[in-house]
Amino acid sequence: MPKLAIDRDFLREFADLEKPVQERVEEVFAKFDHATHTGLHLEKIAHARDRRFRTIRIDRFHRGVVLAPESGDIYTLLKVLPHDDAYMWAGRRTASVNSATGRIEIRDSEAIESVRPHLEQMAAAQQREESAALFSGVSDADLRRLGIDPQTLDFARVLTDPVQLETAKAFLPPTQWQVLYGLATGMSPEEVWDELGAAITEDGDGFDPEDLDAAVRRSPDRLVLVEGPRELMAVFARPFDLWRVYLHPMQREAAEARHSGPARVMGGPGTGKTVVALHRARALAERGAGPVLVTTFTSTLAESLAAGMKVLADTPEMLEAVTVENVDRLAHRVFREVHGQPRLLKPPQERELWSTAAERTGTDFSPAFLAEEWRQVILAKQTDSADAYLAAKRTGRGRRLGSAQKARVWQAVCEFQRELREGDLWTHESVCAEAARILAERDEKPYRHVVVDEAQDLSAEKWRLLRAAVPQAPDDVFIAGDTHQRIYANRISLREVGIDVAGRSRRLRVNYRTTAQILGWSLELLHGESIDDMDGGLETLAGCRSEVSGLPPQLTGFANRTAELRALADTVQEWLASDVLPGEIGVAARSNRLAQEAADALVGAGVPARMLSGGRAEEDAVSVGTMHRMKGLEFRCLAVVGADADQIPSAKAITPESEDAVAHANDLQRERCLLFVACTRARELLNVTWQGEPSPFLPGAG
Ligand SMILES: Nc1ncnc2c1ncn2[C@@H]1O[C@H](COP(=O)(O)OP(=O)(O)OP(=O)(O)O)[C@@H](O)[C@H]1O
Repeated sequence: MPKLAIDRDFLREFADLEKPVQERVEEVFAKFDHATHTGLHLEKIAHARDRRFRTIRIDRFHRGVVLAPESGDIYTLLKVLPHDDAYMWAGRRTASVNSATGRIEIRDSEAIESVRPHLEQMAAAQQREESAALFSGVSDADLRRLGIDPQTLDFARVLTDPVQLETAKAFLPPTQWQVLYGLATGMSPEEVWDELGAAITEDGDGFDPEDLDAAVRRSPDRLVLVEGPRELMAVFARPFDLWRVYLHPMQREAAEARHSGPARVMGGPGTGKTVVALHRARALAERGAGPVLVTTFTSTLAESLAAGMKVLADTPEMLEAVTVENVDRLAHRVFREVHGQPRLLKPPQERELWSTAAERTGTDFSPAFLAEEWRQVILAKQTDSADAYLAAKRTGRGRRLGSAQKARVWQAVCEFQRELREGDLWTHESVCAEAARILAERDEKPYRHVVVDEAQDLSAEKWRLLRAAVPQAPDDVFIAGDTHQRIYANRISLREVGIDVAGRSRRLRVNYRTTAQILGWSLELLHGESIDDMDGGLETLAGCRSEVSGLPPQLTGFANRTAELRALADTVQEWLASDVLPGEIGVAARSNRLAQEAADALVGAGVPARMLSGGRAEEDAVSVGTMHRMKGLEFRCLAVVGADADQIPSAKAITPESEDAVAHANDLQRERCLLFVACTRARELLNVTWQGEPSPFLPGAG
C-alpha cells in the first residue's frame, strides 16, 4: 500500500495557499492510502533531470510535485504550485541520499550547473592574483567523508569567497551546504563531523543511494510519514505547528528512548526541550504502562504545557492518560486528601513569626536570613534534629556559622515550627514536604511516569514529591531543563533528592526559536559564568546555535525614562506597520512597576497593549510583563526596557556581599540569567533600551 510523506517546507507553504486549493490538496491526498500509484495519476515530466519527480493534478491551475520511488512505496509531497511553476520547479531538481547521514536531499541541479562556469572564471582570475580557493585546506577525502557528493564537491572547489557560498544556500543540498559552511567558518573536519553527529544514524557507508524509501524513513526532521487520512488531516490542520511532526533526530531520540531509570534532556534556550517533554509524555502514554504526569513549576507554564499536550495527544484516551499540572497543585491535592484544606501563612505573617521566634530565642539573625536557612537547608535537606543540622552541608549559603550560632538558629527554627504546628499553619513548602511524606509511605503510586519541564527552578521538596509520586522503575522520571535559565533561588542536586540520571542525559543544540544574531549576543550575557548542572558538574552552552540568520539586537541608551518609553512606542509602531501582529510583540521589564509604565506609554501612544497576568499572550494586544512572566513565552519582536544599571541587577534581589558573599554571587548570577531568559524569548527582532548608565551585564552597550 502506498504511503505518503510530507515535506516540512511544503507544510509551511500550505498555510499560504488559498482555502479552496488547500481543500483540494486535502481531498487529493486523503485518497492516497487506498489508491495505487497508477490510480493517483502521477504524471511524468518531460525532460526532467530526475525521472522520479512527478506531478499530480490538484485543480485546473495547480499541480502537486511528488517524489515517487522507483521501487518501494513511499511518495513524498514536496510542493503545490501553479501549473507551469510546478513543472519548472520539478524539472530542474534532483533527489539523492546523503552518504554520511543516509537522509534524503533535494537540490536545484540546474542552478548549480548554470552558476558553476561563472564561478570557475572568477576562480581562474583570482588564482592569477594568488588568492586561495575557499576549501584549499580541506582534502577531497575529508569532504567525501562528510557527505559531500561529486557534484557538490566539484562546485565547492571553484568557490573563492564565503559570499558565494551564502548565495549557494538556495540551491545546494541543505546538509552538504551546512558542512561546507562549517568548514568555511573555520571548523575542522572533525568538528563538523561532531556537528553532524546527531544526524548520523548508522555507521557511514552502506546507504543505498537509490533507496529513497529508506532515506525518507531516516529523515524525520524533514519528512513526516503519515499513517492514513486521519493523521494527514491532523497534519494539514496545524501547518504552523511543525514541532508536532518534524523532530530533530536528537529530539526524537530523547523523546522515544527507553531507560532503566530517570533520564533528562538539557540544552540552551529554544532548543525544543519543552517539545521533547511533550513528545516524551505522548510516547509514554502510548506505551500504556500507566498514567503520566507532566509537570512544571508554575501554573502558567503548566497551562501552556496542557495546550501543547492537547495539540499532540490526538485521542481522548491519550489525553486521559496524561495529567498536566504544576507541582504545587499536585502537592495541595495530595495534602487535602489527608488533612483537608491547609491554613496557609501569608508572607507578612511569616515574617512576623520569624521575628517572634528570633526574639524569643534571643538570636540576632534577621527574619529573612532565618527564613532562607529554613527553606534552603532545613527543609531542603530534611533536617529534623539539632545534630543533623550541625552536620548539614549548607550548599549555596555563604555566611559561615559556628556551632554556637547554628545552635541558636536551630532554636529559632524549632520555635517557628512549634508555632506552625500549634496554629496548624502551613507554607507552600511545608505542604509540599508533607505531601512528599504522604506519597513516600504509599505503596500505590498515583503515576507510573513523571515528565518535568523547567526543572532548574524546582526546590528540593518539590523533587521529593515527584520522586515519591512514581515507583522506582524504568522510565520513571524524565527531566527537561536548562540551568542557565534558573530564575529562582533553588539549587539542588538531583542525586540528593533520589534521582540519578548518570549516563542518561542528552543535550540539544539547535535553537529553533531565535536568530543566530540574537542567540549569539544573548549567550555573551552569560559568558564566563560557571553554572551547575544539578548533578555535581558544570553545565555548558557550547555548540548551542541557530541556523536562521537575522538582524543583530538593537541596543540604545536614553537620557531619561520618558525618552526611552517614547522611543519604545515608536519602535512598536514601526513593527506593527511592517505587518507584525500585536500578539507577536512582547515588552519585558525587570520590575512590575516599569512594565506598567511601559504598558501605559504604549496605550497612551494608541498601541493596544496589555499587562501579562495569567501569562498567556493575547492576539490583539502587545504583551507587557516582568522578565519572570516572560518565561515559557516567545515573541516575533521583543523589547526589553529599563536595562539600566539601576534596574539590572535589581538591588532588592541581591544579598549584600558583606552579609553573605556566596549568596551575593548567586543572586548576581540569577539576575544575569533572568535577563538571558528575557532576551531569548525573541524570535526575529530584539530591542534593548535603558536610561542613564546601561546594566553592567549588557554586552556591547555604553
Ligand atoms: N523540531 C522542531 N521543528 C520546528 N520547530 C521546533 C522544533 N523544536 C522546537 N521547535 C520550536 O522552537 C521553539 C522553542 O521550543 P521549546 O519551547 O520546546 O524550546 P525550549 O528548549 O523548551 O526553550 P526554553 O528553554 O527557551 O524555554 C518553539 O517555537 C517550538 O515550537
